[in-house]
Amino acid sequence: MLYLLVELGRKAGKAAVCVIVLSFPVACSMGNGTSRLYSALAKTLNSSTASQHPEYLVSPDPEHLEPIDPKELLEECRAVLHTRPPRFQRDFVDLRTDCPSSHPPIRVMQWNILAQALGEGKDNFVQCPVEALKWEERKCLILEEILAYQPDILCLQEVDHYFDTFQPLLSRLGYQGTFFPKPWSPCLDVEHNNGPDGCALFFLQNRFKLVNSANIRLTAMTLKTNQVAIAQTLECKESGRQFCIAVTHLKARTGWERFRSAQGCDLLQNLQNITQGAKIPLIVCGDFNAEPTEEVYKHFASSSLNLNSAYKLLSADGQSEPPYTTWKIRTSGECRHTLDYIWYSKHALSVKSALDLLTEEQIGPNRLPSFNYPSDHLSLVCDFSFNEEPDGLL
Ligand SMILES: NC(=O)C1=CN([C@@H]2O[C@H](COP(=O)(O)OP(=O)(O)OC[C@H]3O[C@@H](n4cnc5c(N)ncnc54)[C@H](OP(=O)(O)O)[C@@H]3O)[C@@H](O)[C@H]2O)C=CC1
Ligand SMILES: [Mg+2]
Repeated sequence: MLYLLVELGRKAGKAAVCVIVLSFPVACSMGNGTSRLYSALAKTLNSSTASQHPEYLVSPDPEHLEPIDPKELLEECRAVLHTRPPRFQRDFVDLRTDCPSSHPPIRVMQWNILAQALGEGKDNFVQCPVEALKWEERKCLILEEILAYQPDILCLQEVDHYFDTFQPLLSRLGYQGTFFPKPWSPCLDVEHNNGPDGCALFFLQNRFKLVNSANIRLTAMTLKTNQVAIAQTLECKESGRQFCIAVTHLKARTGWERFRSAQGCDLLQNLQNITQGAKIPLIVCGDFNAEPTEEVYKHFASSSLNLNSAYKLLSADGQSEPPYTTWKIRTSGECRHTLDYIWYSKHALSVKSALDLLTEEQIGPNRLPSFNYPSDHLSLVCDFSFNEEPDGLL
Protein backbone atom coordinates (compact mmCIF):
# COMPACT_ATOMS: atom_id res chain seq x y z
CA MET A 1 0.00 0.00 0.00
CA LEU A 2 2.75 2.42 0.92
CA TYR A 3 4.79 1.52 -2.12
CA LEU A 4 4.76 4.92 -3.87
CA LEU A 5 5.64 6.99 -0.85
CA VAL A 6 8.30 4.55 0.32
CA GLU A 7 9.70 4.36 -3.18
CA LEU A 8 9.61 8.13 -3.39
CA GLY A 9 11.62 8.40 -0.19
CA ARG A 10 14.23 6.00 -1.60
CA LYS A 11 14.41 7.63 -5.03
CA ALA A 12 14.23 11.13 -3.63
CA GLY A 13 17.30 10.43 -1.55
CA LYS A 14 19.11 9.51 -4.73
CA ALA A 15 17.73 12.48 -6.62
CA ALA A 16 18.62 14.85 -3.82
CA VAL A 17 22.22 13.67 -3.89
CA CYS A 18 22.31 14.19 -7.63
CA VAL A 19 20.89 17.70 -7.36
CA ILE A 20 23.12 18.55 -4.44
CA VAL A 21 26.21 17.72 -6.46
CA LEU A 22 25.10 19.45 -9.60
CA SER A 23 23.44 22.60 -8.49
CA PHE A 24 22.24 22.97 -4.98
CA PRO A 25 24.44 21.83 -2.12
CA VAL A 26 22.51 23.09 0.88
CA ALA A 27 20.34 20.30 2.22
CA CYS A 28 22.60 19.56 5.14
CA SER A 29 23.19 20.97 8.59
CA MET A 30 22.27 24.49 9.54
CA GLY A 31 24.33 27.43 10.67
CA ASN A 32 26.36 30.25 9.26
CA GLY A 33 28.68 27.94 7.34
CA THR A 34 25.74 26.53 5.45
CA SER A 35 24.30 29.99 4.88
CA ARG A 36 27.59 31.25 3.47
CA LEU A 37 27.93 28.20 1.24
CA TYR A 38 24.38 28.70 0.09
CA SER A 39 24.93 32.40 -0.52
CA ALA A 40 27.84 31.80 -2.86
CA LEU A 41 25.74 29.37 -4.88
CA ALA A 42 22.65 31.51 -4.69
CA LYS A 43 24.54 34.29 -6.43
CA THR A 44 25.04 32.06 -9.44
CA LEU A 45 21.33 31.24 -9.54
CA ASN A 46 19.87 34.66 -8.87
CA SER A 47 19.69 37.86 -10.80
CA SER A 48 18.32 41.23 -9.80
CA THR A 49 16.33 41.48 -12.98
CA ALA A 50 14.37 38.93 -14.93
CA SER A 51 16.73 36.38 -16.41
CA GLN A 52 15.73 34.02 -19.18
CA HIS A 53 18.35 31.31 -19.20
CA PRO A 54 17.51 27.80 -20.30
CA GLU A 55 19.11 26.30 -17.15
CA TYR A 56 16.11 27.57 -15.21
CA LEU A 57 13.81 25.43 -17.31
CA VAL A 58 13.94 22.28 -15.27
CA SER A 59 14.14 19.16 -17.40
CA PRO A 60 12.57 16.24 -15.58
CA ASP A 61 14.95 13.47 -14.55
CA PRO A 62 14.09 10.44 -16.73
CA GLU A 63 14.12 8.32 -13.58
CA HIS A 64 11.07 10.22 -12.40
CA LEU A 65 9.08 10.02 -15.60
CA GLU A 66 7.38 6.77 -14.68
CA PRO A 67 3.84 8.02 -14.11
CA ILE A 68 1.97 7.68 -10.84
CA ASP A 69 -1.76 7.10 -10.74
CA PRO A 70 -3.08 10.06 -8.70
CA LYS A 71 -5.79 7.85 -7.17
CA GLU A 72 -3.18 5.39 -5.94
CA LEU A 73 -1.10 8.17 -4.41
CA LEU A 74 -4.19 9.66 -2.78
CA GLU A 75 -4.98 6.27 -1.23
CA GLU A 76 -1.44 6.03 0.10
CA CYS A 77 -1.68 9.51 1.59
CA ARG A 78 -4.97 8.56 3.25
CA ALA A 79 -3.39 5.41 4.66
CA VAL A 80 -0.59 7.48 6.23
CA LEU A 81 -3.22 9.87 7.61
CA HIS A 82 -5.59 7.21 8.94
CA THR A 83 -5.24 8.38 12.56
CA ARG A 84 -6.04 11.99 11.65
CA PRO A 85 -9.50 13.54 11.34
CA PRO A 86 -10.91 13.62 7.79
CA ARG A 87 -10.07 16.57 5.58
CA PHE A 88 -12.45 19.50 5.45
CA GLN A 89 -15.09 19.73 2.77
CA ARG A 90 -14.72 22.81 0.55
CA ASP A 91 -16.89 23.51 -2.47
CA PHE A 92 -16.33 25.36 -5.71
CA VAL A 93 -18.59 28.37 -6.13
CA ASP A 94 -19.82 29.01 -9.68
CA LEU A 95 -19.08 32.61 -10.54
CA ARG A 96 -19.89 33.01 -14.19
CA THR A 97 -22.10 30.76 -16.25
CA ASP A 98 -22.70 33.14 -19.14
CA CYS A 99 -19.32 32.71 -20.78
CA PRO A 100 -19.31 29.59 -22.91
CA SER A 101 -15.83 28.41 -23.69
CA SER A 102 -14.84 25.77 -26.18
CA HIS A 103 -11.80 24.79 -24.14
CA PRO A 104 -11.50 23.28 -20.67
CA PRO A 105 -10.84 25.84 -17.91
CA ILE A 106 -7.38 26.40 -16.46
CA ARG A 107 -7.34 25.52 -12.76
CA VAL A 108 -4.81 27.52 -10.74
CA MET A 109 -3.89 26.81 -7.12
CA GLN A 110 -2.15 29.40 -4.92
CA TRP A 111 -0.76 28.12 -1.62
CA ASN A 112 1.77 29.03 1.02
CA ILE A 113 2.34 25.47 2.23
CA LEU A 114 4.36 26.47 5.34
CA ALA A 115 8.05 25.63 5.24
CA GLN A 116 8.77 22.62 7.44
CA ALA A 117 11.76 24.33 9.07
CA LEU A 118 9.78 27.51 9.80
CA GLY A 119 6.77 25.62 11.14
CA GLU A 120 8.92 23.59 13.53
CA GLY A 121 11.58 26.15 14.34
CA LYS A 122 10.47 29.74 13.87
CA ASP A 123 6.76 30.34 13.54
CA ASN A 124 5.71 29.73 17.15
CA PHE A 125 2.25 28.34 16.48
CA VAL A 126 1.60 27.95 20.17
CA GLN A 127 -1.74 26.12 19.88
CA CYS A 128 -0.53 23.63 17.28
CA PRO A 129 0.74 20.33 18.76
CA VAL A 130 4.22 19.42 17.51
CA GLU A 131 2.90 16.03 16.36
CA ALA A 132 0.63 17.82 13.89
CA LEU A 133 3.75 19.23 12.22
CA LYS A 134 5.56 15.89 11.63
CA TRP A 135 6.76 16.09 8.02
CA GLU A 136 6.00 12.48 7.10
CA GLU A 137 2.32 13.11 7.79
CA ARG A 138 2.11 16.81 6.96
CA LYS A 139 3.49 16.17 3.47
CA CYS A 140 0.63 13.73 2.91
CA LEU A 141 -1.90 16.38 3.95
CA ILE A 142 -0.31 18.80 1.46
CA LEU A 143 -0.33 16.18 -1.30
CA GLU A 144 -3.91 15.24 -0.45
CA GLU A 145 -4.98 18.87 -0.91
CA ILE A 146 -3.20 19.08 -4.28
CA LEU A 147 -4.59 15.73 -5.44
CA ALA A 148 -8.10 16.65 -4.30
CA TYR A 149 -8.27 19.74 -6.53
CA GLN A 150 -5.88 18.60 -9.31
CA PRO A 151 -4.76 22.06 -10.43
CA ASP A 152 -3.36 22.55 -13.90
CA ILE A 153 -0.98 25.11 -12.41
CA LEU A 154 0.34 25.11 -8.88
CA CYS A 155 1.94 28.21 -7.32
CA LEU A 156 3.59 27.54 -3.97
CA GLN A 157 5.46 29.56 -1.36
CA GLU A 158 7.61 28.40 1.57
CA VAL A 159 8.71 25.27 -0.29
CA ASP A 160 11.67 23.69 1.53
CA HIS A 161 11.12 20.15 0.25
CA TYR A 162 11.27 20.74 -3.49
CA PHE A 163 14.03 18.36 -4.53
CA ASP A 164 13.21 15.49 -2.20
CA THR A 165 9.41 15.59 -2.35
CA PHE A 166 7.49 17.90 -4.65
CA GLN A 167 9.65 17.85 -7.79
CA PRO A 168 10.01 14.05 -7.98
CA LEU A 169 6.40 13.31 -7.06
CA LEU A 170 4.71 16.02 -9.09
CA SER A 171 6.85 15.27 -12.14
CA ARG A 172 5.51 11.71 -12.03
CA LEU A 173 2.00 13.17 -11.89
CA GLY A 174 2.75 14.99 -15.16
CA TYR A 175 3.88 18.40 -13.86
CA GLN A 176 6.92 20.38 -14.92
CA GLY A 177 8.34 22.30 -11.98
CA THR A 178 10.60 25.26 -11.31
CA PHE A 179 11.98 26.29 -7.92
CA PHE A 180 13.56 29.58 -6.95
CA PRO A 181 14.88 29.70 -3.37
CA LYS A 182 15.14 32.83 -1.25
CA PRO A 183 18.76 34.07 -1.20
CA TRP A 184 18.88 34.10 2.64
CA SER A 185 16.11 31.76 3.63
CA PRO A 186 15.30 31.92 7.36
CA CYS A 187 14.98 28.11 7.17
CA LEU A 188 18.78 27.89 7.12
CA ASP A 189 18.87 29.21 10.70
CA VAL A 190 16.80 26.26 11.92
CA GLU A 191 18.53 23.15 13.18
CA HIS A 192 18.13 20.09 10.89
CA ASN A 193 16.74 22.25 8.11
CA ASN A 194 16.15 20.80 4.67
CA GLY A 195 17.63 23.71 2.72
CA PRO A 196 16.23 27.12 1.86
CA ASP A 197 12.56 27.80 1.23
CA GLY A 198 11.36 29.50 -1.90
CA CYS A 199 8.68 29.79 -4.53
CA ALA A 200 7.79 26.87 -6.78
CA LEU A 201 5.71 26.80 -9.93
CA PHE A 202 4.33 23.62 -11.50
CA PHE A 203 2.24 23.19 -14.63
CA LEU A 204 0.77 20.13 -16.33
CA GLN A 205 2.90 19.24 -19.30
CA ASN A 206 0.04 17.72 -21.26
CA ARG A 207 -1.85 21.03 -21.15
CA PHE A 208 0.88 23.65 -21.56
CA LYS A 209 4.11 24.28 -23.38
CA LEU A 210 6.71 26.45 -21.68
CA VAL A 211 7.53 29.46 -23.84
CA ASN A 212 9.62 31.53 -21.46
CA SER A 213 10.71 31.42 -17.82
CA ALA A 214 12.17 34.13 -15.60
CA ASN A 215 13.45 33.85 -12.05
CA ILE A 216 13.24 37.27 -10.47
CA ARG A 217 15.01 38.44 -7.35
CA LEU A 218 12.87 41.38 -6.27
CA THR A 219 14.37 44.79 -5.62
CA ALA A 220 13.12 47.53 -3.31
CA MET A 221 14.23 51.04 -4.15
CA THR A 222 16.97 49.54 -6.37
CA LEU A 223 18.30 47.33 -3.56
CA LYS A 224 18.30 43.55 -3.98
CA THR A 225 16.00 41.91 -1.44
CA ASN A 226 15.50 38.47 0.04
CA GLN A 227 12.21 37.93 -1.80
CA VAL A 228 11.72 36.25 -5.16
CA ALA A 229 9.24 35.54 -7.94
CA ILE A 230 8.98 33.15 -10.87
CA ALA A 231 7.20 34.24 -14.04
CA GLN A 232 6.54 31.88 -16.93
CA THR A 233 4.85 32.33 -20.28
CA LEU A 234 2.86 29.23 -21.16
CA GLU A 235 1.03 28.22 -24.30
CA CYS A 236 -2.19 26.22 -23.99
CA LYS A 237 -1.88 23.12 -26.12
CA GLU A 238 -5.67 23.01 -26.77
CA SER A 239 -6.23 26.62 -27.81
CA GLY A 240 -2.76 27.82 -28.78
CA ARG A 241 -3.29 30.86 -26.54
CA GLN A 242 -0.44 32.20 -24.47
CA PHE A 243 -0.55 33.66 -20.99
CA CYS A 244 1.88 34.53 -18.24
CA ILE A 245 1.74 32.96 -14.76
CA ALA A 246 3.73 34.36 -11.86
CA VAL A 247 4.27 33.35 -8.24
CA THR A 248 5.75 35.44 -5.44
CA HIS A 249 6.14 35.74 -1.66
CA LEU A 250 6.68 39.29 -0.42
CA LYS A 251 8.45 40.40 2.75
CA ALA A 252 6.52 39.55 5.93
CA ARG A 253 5.78 41.48 9.14
CA THR A 254 4.46 44.86 10.19
CA GLY A 255 6.78 47.81 9.71
CA TRP A 256 7.76 46.61 6.25
CA GLU A 257 4.79 48.06 4.32
CA ARG A 258 6.86 50.46 2.19
CA PHE A 259 9.37 47.72 1.46
CA ARG A 260 6.56 45.41 0.26
CA SER A 261 5.16 48.22 -1.82
CA ALA A 262 8.52 48.71 -3.52
CA GLN A 263 8.84 44.97 -4.13
CA GLY A 264 5.36 45.00 -5.66
CA CYS A 265 6.34 47.87 -7.97
CA ASP A 266 9.41 45.95 -9.06
CA LEU A 267 7.35 42.83 -9.75
CA LEU A 268 4.79 44.85 -11.72
CA GLN A 269 7.59 46.40 -13.78
CA ASN A 270 9.04 42.97 -14.54
CA LEU A 271 5.58 41.70 -15.49
CA GLN A 272 5.02 44.71 -17.76
CA ASN A 273 8.13 43.68 -19.68
CA ILE A 274 7.32 39.97 -19.72
CA THR A 275 3.73 40.54 -20.93
CA GLN A 276 4.99 43.01 -23.56
CA GLY A 277 3.03 45.84 -21.98
CA ALA A 278 -0.05 43.78 -21.05
CA LYS A 279 -0.39 42.17 -24.49
CA ILE A 280 -0.13 38.69 -22.94
CA PRO A 281 -2.84 37.81 -20.38
CA LEU A 282 -1.48 37.45 -16.86
CA ILE A 283 -2.20 35.54 -13.64
CA VAL A 284 -0.20 36.45 -10.51
CA CYS A 285 -0.41 34.24 -7.43
CA GLY A 286 1.18 35.13 -4.17
CA ASP A 287 1.46 35.48 -0.46
CA PHE A 288 1.76 39.26 -0.55
CA ASN A 289 1.96 39.51 3.25
CA ALA A 290 -0.26 42.58 2.83
CA GLU A 291 -3.88 43.29 3.73
CA PRO A 292 -6.05 44.89 1.01
CA THR A 293 -5.57 48.24 2.78
CA GLU A 294 -1.84 48.24 2.01
CA GLU A 295 -0.13 50.25 -0.70
CA VAL A 296 1.18 47.16 -2.53
CA TYR A 297 -2.39 45.85 -2.91
CA LYS A 298 -3.47 49.22 -4.29
CA HIS A 299 -0.60 49.19 -6.79
CA PHE A 300 -1.78 45.83 -8.12
CA ALA A 301 -5.45 46.87 -8.16
CA SER A 302 -4.71 50.07 -10.10
CA SER A 303 -1.90 48.81 -12.34
CA SER A 304 -1.98 49.42 -16.09
CA LEU A 305 -1.85 45.63 -16.35
CA ASN A 306 -5.63 45.78 -15.64
CA LEU A 307 -5.70 43.18 -12.90
CA ASN A 308 -8.52 42.07 -10.65
CA SER A 309 -8.27 39.89 -7.56
CA ALA A 310 -10.17 36.65 -8.20
CA TYR A 311 -11.28 35.96 -4.62
CA LYS A 312 -13.17 39.28 -4.47
CA LEU A 313 -15.67 37.56 -6.76
CA LEU A 314 -16.74 35.32 -3.87
CA SER A 315 -18.16 38.34 -2.02
CA ALA A 316 -21.76 39.48 -2.45
CA ASP A 317 -20.77 42.75 -4.16
CA GLY A 318 -17.71 41.33 -5.92
CA GLN A 319 -15.66 44.11 -4.37
CA SER A 320 -14.51 42.67 -1.06
CA GLU A 321 -11.65 40.34 -0.32
CA PRO A 322 -12.36 37.34 1.94
CA PRO A 323 -12.12 38.01 5.70
CA TYR A 324 -9.01 35.82 6.00
CA THR A 325 -6.64 33.62 4.05
CA THR A 326 -4.39 32.86 7.05
CA TRP A 327 -5.36 32.29 10.67
CA LYS A 328 -2.97 31.26 13.41
CA ILE A 329 -2.17 31.78 17.09
CA ARG A 330 1.32 32.95 18.01
CA THR A 331 2.70 33.98 21.40
CA SER A 332 1.64 37.51 20.48
CA GLY A 333 -1.97 36.29 20.06
CA GLU A 334 -4.38 35.51 17.28
CA CYS A 335 -3.34 36.53 13.73
CA ARG A 336 -6.18 36.52 11.20
CA HIS A 337 -5.32 38.20 7.91
CA THR A 338 -6.04 38.35 4.21
CA LEU A 339 -2.60 38.13 2.59
CA ASP A 340 -2.91 35.71 -0.32
CA TYR A 341 -4.24 36.64 -3.74
CA ILE A 342 -4.75 35.43 -7.29
CA TRP A 343 -4.63 38.44 -9.64
CA TYR A 344 -5.72 38.05 -13.26
CA SER A 345 -6.09 40.12 -16.42
CA LYS A 346 -9.70 41.14 -16.03
CA HIS A 347 -10.45 41.79 -19.70
CA ALA A 348 -8.75 38.74 -21.17
CA LEU A 349 -9.72 36.13 -18.58
CA SER A 350 -12.84 35.13 -16.64
CA VAL A 351 -13.04 33.34 -13.32
CA LYS A 352 -15.53 30.54 -13.82
CA SER A 353 -15.40 29.28 -10.26
CA ALA A 354 -13.43 29.58 -7.04
CA LEU A 355 -12.96 27.23 -4.10
CA ASP A 356 -14.63 28.60 -1.01
CA LEU A 357 -12.55 29.14 2.14
CA LEU A 358 -12.75 27.17 5.34
CA THR A 359 -15.29 28.47 7.82
CA GLU A 360 -14.29 29.58 11.32
CA GLU A 361 -15.97 26.43 12.64
CA GLN A 362 -13.94 24.17 10.34
CA ILE A 363 -10.72 25.96 11.26
CA GLY A 364 -11.49 25.35 14.95
CA PRO A 365 -10.47 27.14 18.13
CA ASN A 366 -6.75 26.32 17.83
CA ARG A 367 -6.69 27.75 14.29
CA LEU A 368 -3.99 26.67 11.79
CA PRO A 369 -1.96 24.62 11.16
CA SER A 370 -3.70 21.64 12.76
CA PHE A 371 -4.14 17.89 12.52
CA ASN A 372 -6.70 18.58 9.76
CA TYR A 373 -4.88 21.21 7.76
CA PRO A 374 -1.14 21.39 7.05
CA SER A 375 -0.49 25.12 6.66
CA ASP A 376 -1.31 28.38 8.40
CA HIS A 377 -2.41 29.69 4.96
CA LEU A 378 -5.43 28.38 3.06
CA SER A 379 -5.09 27.24 -0.51
CA LEU A 380 -6.89 29.39 -3.10
CA VAL A 381 -8.11 27.63 -6.24
CA CYS A 382 -9.75 29.22 -9.31
CA ASP A 383 -10.90 28.00 -12.70
CA PHE A 384 -10.08 30.48 -15.49
CA SER A 385 -11.18 30.65 -19.07
CA PHE A 386 -10.05 32.95 -21.85
CA ASN A 387 -12.64 35.44 -22.98
CA GLU A 388 -13.48 34.53 -26.55
CA GLU A 389 -13.63 38.16 -27.58
CA PRO A 390 -11.35 40.23 -25.40
CA ASP A 391 -13.19 43.49 -24.79
CA GLY A 392 -10.57 45.94 -25.89
CA LEU A 393 -7.41 46.20 -23.86
CA LEU A 394 -6.18 43.38 -21.67
N1 LIG B 1 22.34 34.09 7.29
C1 LIG B 1 22.36 35.39 7.08
O1 LIG B 1 23.40 36.01 7.03
C2 LIG B 1 21.09 36.09 6.87
C3 LIG B 1 19.95 35.46 7.29
N2 LIG B 1 18.76 36.06 7.16
C4 LIG B 1 17.59 35.34 7.65
O2 LIG B 1 16.50 35.75 6.95
C5 LIG B 1 15.46 36.17 7.86
C6 LIG B 1 14.70 37.28 7.23
O3 LIG B 1 14.25 36.79 6.02
P1 LIG B 1 13.05 37.43 5.29
O4 LIG B 1 12.85 36.65 4.07
O5 LIG B 1 13.28 38.90 5.13
O6 LIG B 1 11.91 37.18 6.35
P2 LIG B 1 10.37 37.59 6.34
O7 LIG B 1 10.17 38.70 7.30
O8 LIG B 1 9.83 37.80 4.98
O9 LIG B 1 9.73 36.29 6.96
C7 LIG B 1 10.20 35.01 6.65
C8 LIG B 1 9.19 34.02 7.09
O10 LIG B 1 8.80 34.23 8.43
C9 LIG B 1 7.41 34.08 8.54
N3 LIG B 1 6.89 34.97 9.59
C10 LIG B 1 6.12 36.08 9.44
N4 LIG B 1 5.84 36.63 10.62
C11 LIG B 1 6.43 35.86 11.53
C12 LIG B 1 6.50 35.90 12.96
N5 LIG B 1 5.90 36.85 13.64
N6 LIG B 1 7.19 34.93 13.58
C13 LIG B 1 7.80 33.96 12.90
N7 LIG B 1 7.79 33.88 11.55
C14 LIG B 1 7.11 34.80 10.89
C15 LIG B 1 6.86 34.41 7.18
O11 LIG B 1 5.71 33.61 6.94
P3 LIG B 1 4.39 34.23 6.25
O12 LIG B 1 4.77 34.81 4.94
O13 LIG B 1 3.56 33.00 6.18
O14 LIG B 1 3.86 35.24 7.21
C16 LIG B 1 7.96 34.10 6.22
O15 LIG B 1 7.87 32.87 5.58
C17 LIG B 1 16.16 36.58 9.11
O16 LIG B 1 15.33 36.34 10.23
C18 LIG B 1 17.33 35.63 9.11
O17 LIG B 1 16.93 34.42 9.70
C19 LIG B 1 18.66 37.28 6.57
C20 LIG B 1 19.76 37.95 6.10
C21 LIG B 1 21.07 37.41 6.25
MG1 LIG C 1 4.83 31.52 6.93
